[in-house]
Amino acid sequence: MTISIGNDHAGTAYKMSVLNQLKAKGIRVINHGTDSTESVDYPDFIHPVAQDVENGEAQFGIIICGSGNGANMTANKHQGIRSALCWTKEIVALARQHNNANVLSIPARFVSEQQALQFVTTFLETEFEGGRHQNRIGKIACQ
Ligand SMILES: O=C(CO)[C@H](O)[C@H](O)[C@H](O)COP(=O)(O)O
Repeated sequence: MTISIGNDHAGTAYKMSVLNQLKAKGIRVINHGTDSTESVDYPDFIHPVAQDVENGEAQFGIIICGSGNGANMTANKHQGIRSALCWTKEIVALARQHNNANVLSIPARFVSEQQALQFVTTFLETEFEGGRHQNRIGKIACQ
């Protein structure tokens, strides 16, 4: 499995912990940065993650910013992306079960680092349920 990850300066600390977590699991990671806490513009680091997932370079993306909103809005501009902004473990699970989310957006300034790591585990371990949900996600894309 390959995961693509990107973040702005508000997400750097959590990203580093997520990187360590994924590498400890033997997961290949594409890190688009930023690796600094210097102020940056999140779209510059989120678009490459969405592109990796869209073109099949990565199965999933993880994006992290302060509220999670900017990163999520950016990722969802990509046709093949279903990015979910999640702030509880239950919402993460539903994003996979019902929405077949392929990108997880983490609000670093509103959840703990431990929560963020748990969200990543839940995201990667939860399967899409298909069935009635498949019909619905098929209608999400606008032409
Ligand atoms: O896009 C955002 C707001 O929804 C992200 O949370 C950014 O991390 C945030 O805007 C950065 O704010 P800062 O004051 O420039 O650190």
